[in-house]
Amino acid sequence: MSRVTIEDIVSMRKTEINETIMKKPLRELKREIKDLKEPPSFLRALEGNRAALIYEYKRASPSASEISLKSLSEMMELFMEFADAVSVLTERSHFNGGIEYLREASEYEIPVMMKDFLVHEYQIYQARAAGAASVLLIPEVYPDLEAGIETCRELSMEPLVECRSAIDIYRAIEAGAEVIGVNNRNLEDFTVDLERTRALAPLVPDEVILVSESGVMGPEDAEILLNYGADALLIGTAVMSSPEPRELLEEIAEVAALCKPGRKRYGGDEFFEQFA
Ligand SMILES: O=P(O)(O)OC[C@@H](O)[C@@H](O)c1c[nH]c2ccccc12
Repeated sequence: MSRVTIEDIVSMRKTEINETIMKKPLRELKREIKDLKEPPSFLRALEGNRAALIYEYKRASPSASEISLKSLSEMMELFMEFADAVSVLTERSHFNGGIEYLREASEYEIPVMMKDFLVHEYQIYQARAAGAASVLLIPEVYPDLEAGIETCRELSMEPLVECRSAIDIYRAIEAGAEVIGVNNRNLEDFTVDLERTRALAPLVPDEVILVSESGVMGPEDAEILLNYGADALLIGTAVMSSPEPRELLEEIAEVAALCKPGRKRYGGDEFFEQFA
C-alpha cells in the first residue's frame, strides 16, 4: 500500500471539516466559547528561563502505525509532573487522535495545544471550545497564516507556527508568530533529521520561541537540539511508547535543566555554505 502523504491527510481534513460545519455551524461554537474561562497561557508556559518541554499524546502515526493505547489520564499524570505544556493529536484517521482527548486534557491546569492539520478557521474555534490554549498552524496548509494567528489571539490562544524552511520562517516572522516550531520529521517522506533544527535555528530571532519537534528518542537527542538553540522540545512517540516513561522523562528533565537557551547567528555566507 503506498504511504499516505500530507496532501492526502489535508484533503481528508477539508472534507471532514466541511461535514462538521454542516452539523454544527460556527455560531454554535462561538456561543459555547462565550461561557468558557480563559485557558492557561501557552506563551508564558514556554517563556521560562530554561528549556521548556511539550509532551504529546500521540496514539498512532503514518510512519509508526500504532504507537500506544495508553489512556489520556495515565499520560496526563506524567505530563503534569514533567511538561510545561501538552500537545494532543486530534486527527483521527492517521493518528488515532480525537478532539475528545483534547477536551479531557484541557480539564487539567496546563496549556494544551491542538495538534492537527488546520485547513479552516472553524478548527481554531473548535480548539478553543475544547479548552485549548494553542493550535498548530502549518503555513503551507493553513489558508491565511496572519489571519489565523490573529484569530487565535482574539480567542486567548497563541499558535505554534510550524516551519520547514527558511522561507517558512521568514513568512512566520512577517505574520507575527511568537512561537515557531521546526519539525525534524519531513512530512512528505516521514524521515527524521535533527540537522534541520541546526540549519534553521539561527534564522529565528531571540524574542521568538523556537520549539524543535519530532525525533527526540532520549536525553542525547534533547541535548543536541537544545545545543542547536531550541528554546523548547516537543516529544511524542518516545514517551508514548516507552516501557519506563517516568525514567525517560526524568533523564530529559535533567538535560533540560542544564541547557542554557541561546542561538548562534549566521555570519556572511555561512547559511548558504551548509547547502553547498
Ligand atoms: O513522535 P515524535 O517524533 O516525538 O514527534 C512528535 C511531534 O513533533 C509530531 O507528532 C508532529 C510534529 N508536527 C506535526 C504535525 C502533524 C502531526 C504530527 C506532528
